[in-house]
Amino acid sequence: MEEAAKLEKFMDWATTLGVSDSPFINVDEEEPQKPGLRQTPCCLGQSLTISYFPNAGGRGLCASRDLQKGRLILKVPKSALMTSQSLMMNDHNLSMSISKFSLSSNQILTVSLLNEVAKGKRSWWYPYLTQFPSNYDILASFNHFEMQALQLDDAIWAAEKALEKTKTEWKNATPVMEELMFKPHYLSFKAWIWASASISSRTMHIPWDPAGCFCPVGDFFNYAAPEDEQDVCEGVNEKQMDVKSTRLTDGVFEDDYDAYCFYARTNYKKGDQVLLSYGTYTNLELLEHYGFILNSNPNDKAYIPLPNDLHSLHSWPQDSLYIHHNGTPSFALLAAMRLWATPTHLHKSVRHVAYSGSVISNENETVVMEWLAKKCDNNLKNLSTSIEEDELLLSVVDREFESVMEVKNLLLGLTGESFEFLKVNGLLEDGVGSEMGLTKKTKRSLEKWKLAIWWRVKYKKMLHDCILYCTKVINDLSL
Ligand SMILES: C[S@@+](CC[C@H](N)C(=O)[O-])C[C@H]1O[C@@H](n2cnc3c(N)ncnc32)[C@H](O)[C@@H]1O
Repeated sequence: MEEAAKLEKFMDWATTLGVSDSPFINVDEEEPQKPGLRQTPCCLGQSLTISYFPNAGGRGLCASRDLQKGRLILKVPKSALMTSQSLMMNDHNLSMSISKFSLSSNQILTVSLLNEVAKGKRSWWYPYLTQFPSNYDILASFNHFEMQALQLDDAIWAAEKALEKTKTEWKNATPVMEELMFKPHYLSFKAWIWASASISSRTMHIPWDPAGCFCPVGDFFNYAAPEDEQDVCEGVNEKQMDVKSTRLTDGVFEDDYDAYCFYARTNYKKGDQVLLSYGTYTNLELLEHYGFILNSNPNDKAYIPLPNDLHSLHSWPQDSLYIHHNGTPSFALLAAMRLWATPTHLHKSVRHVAYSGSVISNENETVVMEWLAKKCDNNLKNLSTSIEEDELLLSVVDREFESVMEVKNLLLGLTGESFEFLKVNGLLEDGVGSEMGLTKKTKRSLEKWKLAIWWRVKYKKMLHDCILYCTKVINDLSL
C-alpha cells in the first residue's frame, strides 16, 4: 500500500477512536464538543493538518487557522493510547510471558511493541504502526565509524554507553522474546534498536507508566526547544526543577478529559508548523534520544576540561560548569573560575562576590578570560579537523548522490575520514558497480555521518564563540 493510502487509513482509524483537533465546537466560547457531533469526516482539519517541513522535522502538524497561545488543539482519548498495559490487556500470551520475567518498564514496552508489530495486518494497531519510521538515527544506532566522527571523547563515550545499555537491555529481554516464539527477525538486535528508538523518540509521559505511551497523531508534532531555560535553570533547586519540567509540557495527560491534551505553546498563524517542546535538551541529548539536532538550540552546551583544583573550591554541580550555545560561560563556570583565579588567602573575603556573579577585580577577570580562551583554543587545535574543514565536508556530503561513482569522485582524496567512509561502506571494493545507486545501508550511514559532523561543528562553534567573548572582555577591561 502506498504511503498516502496508509496515512489515509490511519486518519480514518484515529477519527473513529475519537482523536480530535476541534475539542470545542465554538472556539470563542470554548464550549465542550459533544460526542458524535464532529462536523468534519476527519479528526484533523479544524485546527491542524498534516504537512511536510523539509528542514524542521519532516512530517509534522501545521496550523489550519490562526491558533492562540494556550488553546487546546488536539485531544487523544486514553483508549487510543498504545501502552504496555493496553497491549498486554489484549494479548494473554504476552501478559503471561511478561509476568514471568523481571523486566524494566522500558523493556516491557519494547517487547510488547515488537510482539504487536510481528502480528502485521492482524494487529488492531496496524493502521497506526504503519506510520512509524522504518529507521532512526539515535546515537545507539551509530556504528564505530559514525561514533568516531563525533570526535569529542565525551560524545563518543555517550554513544558507546547508549549502545551498551541498549545491548544489555536486549540480551536480558531475549528469554521472554524466545518464550513468545518471536521469529529471528523480531528477535534481532536490529529490531530491538528500532523498537527502543521508537519508544525513545515517540512516547509521551504518562503518570502510570515510566515507559510512557504512544499517542497516535499526537506523535506527529515536531520539536521546538523551550526558550530562556538557562536563566530559569541556573540556581534553582530540585523542587523548583520539578515545577519547571511541568511548566515545559505543552502536551499532558488530563484525567478530567481522560485524554492526552495538546495546547498551543505560542500564537500560530495559519500555515505555521505547530511545534511541541519535548523538554530541554542539548544537541547531544537530542541526538541520543531523538536522532536529530537543532541548528540553533538555545539549550545547547559545551563542556571543556577544567583545572583539577577548581572543584574543591565551590559547591556548584559539575554539569552547571559549561559554555552556553552563544559562547558565553555559564554563571556557575564564571563564579567558580573567578574563585579559582583568586589567591587562596583571599578566598574567604571574596567568596560572596564570586557567588553573587560579580566580577572580583579586573586582574582576576582577565586571568579567567585568558585561561578560558586558551583552553578553548587548545581544545579546538587538538581535534582532527577545523570548523572550516567540517563545513566543507558537510557541503559535500549534503548532496543528493545519484551513484556510487559520484560519491567516490567527491569523497576520494578529500579527507582521511571521507576515505574511511568509502572503505567501511564497502564502496572501494572491486565489483561495486560505479553506476549503481547507493544502497539503503550506505544512505543511512551517510545520514548519520552528516549528523555527527554537524554536531561537532556546532560544538566547535561554541568554543570559537567563547574565545571571541573572552577576547572582547579582555579588550574592554584594558580600555
Ligand atoms: C515525535 S516524532 C515527530 C514526528 C515525525 N516527524 C514523524 O514524521 O513521525 C519525533 C521525531 O521527529 C523528528 N523531529 C522532530 N522535531 C524535529 C526538528 N525540530 N528537527 C528535525 N527533526 C525533528 C525526529 O526524527 C524525531 O525523532
